[in-house]
Amino acid sequence: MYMLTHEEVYKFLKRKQTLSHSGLNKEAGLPTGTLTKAMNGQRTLTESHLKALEPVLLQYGIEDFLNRRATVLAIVNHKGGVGKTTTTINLGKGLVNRGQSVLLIDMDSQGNLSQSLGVHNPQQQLLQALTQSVPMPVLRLKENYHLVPSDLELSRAEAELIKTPSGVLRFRNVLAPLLTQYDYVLIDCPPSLNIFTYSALVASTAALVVLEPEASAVKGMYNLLELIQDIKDSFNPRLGIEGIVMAQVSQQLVLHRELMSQVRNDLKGQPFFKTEIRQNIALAESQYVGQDIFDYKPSSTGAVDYQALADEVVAKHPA
Ligand SMILES: Nc1ncnc2c1ncn2[C@@H]1O[C@H](COP(=O)(O)OP(=O)(O)OP(=O)(O)O)[C@@H](O)[C@H]1O
Repeated sequence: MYMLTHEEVYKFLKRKQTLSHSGLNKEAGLPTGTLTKAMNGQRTLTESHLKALEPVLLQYGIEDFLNRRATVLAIVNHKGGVGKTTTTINLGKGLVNRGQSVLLIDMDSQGNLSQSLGVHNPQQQLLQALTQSVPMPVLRLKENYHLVPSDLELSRAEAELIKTPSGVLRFRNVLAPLLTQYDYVLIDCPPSLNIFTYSALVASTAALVVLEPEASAVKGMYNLLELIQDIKDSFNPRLGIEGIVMAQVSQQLVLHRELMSQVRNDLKGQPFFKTEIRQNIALAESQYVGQDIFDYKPSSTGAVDYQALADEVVAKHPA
């Protein structure tokens, strides 16, 4: 799992003069003097040293230092059926198409993300990482396109996460070791502002909100914006809003046009994506057969729209 190199650890510790080498040695369970010798050029850190050091150094911010921290996006809306799962799958694949490495995480006990990617009844899933402090089980769907799956079992974690105040940090902690391995992590959140959505936002760089053009869309947004502010004020001061994307938009319905301009007007000042995701039956079909839209029908408007959305996201995060 580890990605750190000897040189990176060396550079990091050289810069962070205040970190005690013997203290880090102890925390990582390394033989006495390992880090001091490595810093003095008397030895090279082995693979097992680097593996043991990674979780320790992540706590001290090595991923920020190396600037190899994934952009973590929580795909959110308090409502079901708006297009969160569809967005997670196809935005993710659109990012892969642009050379980015992507991890998708199924944070919804409906397990729709996993099923829509052909993963049913996963033995190893997010649940164990949240409840037993084991590493997140990562499935390789394709090159640079990976998944942490879930199913109904995930709901068993809820009681445990709300039991203690630190429960909301559990997900962030198990995600931390993976942050150096991906460009983007996309978290498919449940249709509710519950402990899972909360935990996802605590661990995220930003929320990506999926909105349908409907009269109640704005009302729900105020609750979500309040929650985001709450989390910014407490656990995650860096949390931002990546953008709001309008989804399942009908080109023909005049009502949709009117509702969209009303939503944009009511939420003036919020960052809307230029791209709108049009209604496209191929998107529903592709999910049904367990494929992303680019594999299923690359010429569809669904593929065009999700690639445009991915391009907007990439443009926001220049390498
Ligand atoms: N742009 C679109 N055009 C046509 N169908 C779509 C579009 N986006 C999503 N759908 C379909 O609408 C249904 C709901 O979408 P999706 O599962 O992505 O919503 P969701 O917000 O994740 O729902 P939940 O919160 O319940 O998991 C699915 O059958 C999906 O295939």
